[in-house]
Amino acid sequence: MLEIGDLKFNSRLFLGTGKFSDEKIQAAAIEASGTEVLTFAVRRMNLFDKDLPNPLANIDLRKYTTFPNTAGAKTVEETVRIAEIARHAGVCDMIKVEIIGDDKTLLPDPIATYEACQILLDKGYTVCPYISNDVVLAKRLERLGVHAIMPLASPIGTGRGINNPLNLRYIVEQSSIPVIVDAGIGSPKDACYAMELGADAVLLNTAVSNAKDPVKMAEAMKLSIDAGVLGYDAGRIPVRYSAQASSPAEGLEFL
Ligand SMILES: CC(=O)[C@@H](O)[C@H](O)COP(=O)(O)O
Repeated sequence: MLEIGDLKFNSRLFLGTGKFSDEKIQAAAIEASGTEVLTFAVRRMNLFDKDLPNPLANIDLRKYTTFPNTAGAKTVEETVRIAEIARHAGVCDMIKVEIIGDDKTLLPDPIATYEACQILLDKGYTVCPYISNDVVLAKRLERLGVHAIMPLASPIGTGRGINNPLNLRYIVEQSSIPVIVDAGIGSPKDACYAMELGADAVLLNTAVSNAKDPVKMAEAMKLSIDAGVLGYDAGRIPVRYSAQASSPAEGLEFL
């Protein structure tokens, strides 16, 4: 069971809700993924005006924890304002702090992220910052009191998979709060690898929403995450330099 603040989840797949070709496919993919957590950009929602289009309109939101994110924010002030909008709309007190520091790579701004987390923690939010795979920042944020950390696999929407498995492993090993690998997952093997490295969950969007068959891909992601958790728990063999025969050599002297 995954626990973040007061929230508990059986599924370890968090799904982004953007970029689906239509609402029916979105709803079917969400169902197939088995997710319990749906993330969405507060800035893209019309949280107060029911007459304006709502990208989550086709989803039975009673079945899911909605996980607002601050995508689009570039400053601490914007981030806090977006979080307050989500809170006042009654969406959820758990917030993904996403502050882009570079428009080309969409990589997060570590300093603004740290400052925004400090403010949001003081205001009583359950705070989950999106960060690069920066081991030291992850530790500093944990010490600050955040409830989970969300290091990237690779830049958002690139589908490049886990760019720096070593850093991710260092983060996982040193972290006593949940680690949710977020962004850049391209295929089921990437999601499985994240879990084999010891991550607690994966957040992904583009790999499912832009797949040729998003519903099949959502199911594949679910299965790969389950396989990764099982593999991690089972304990993988050490990687060896030298070959080692699989069958015993004893008793083969007659050859
Ligand atoms: C939906 C969301 O929160 C994105 O910002 C997230 O980072 C997903 O990235 P991918 O689209 O690369 O999976």
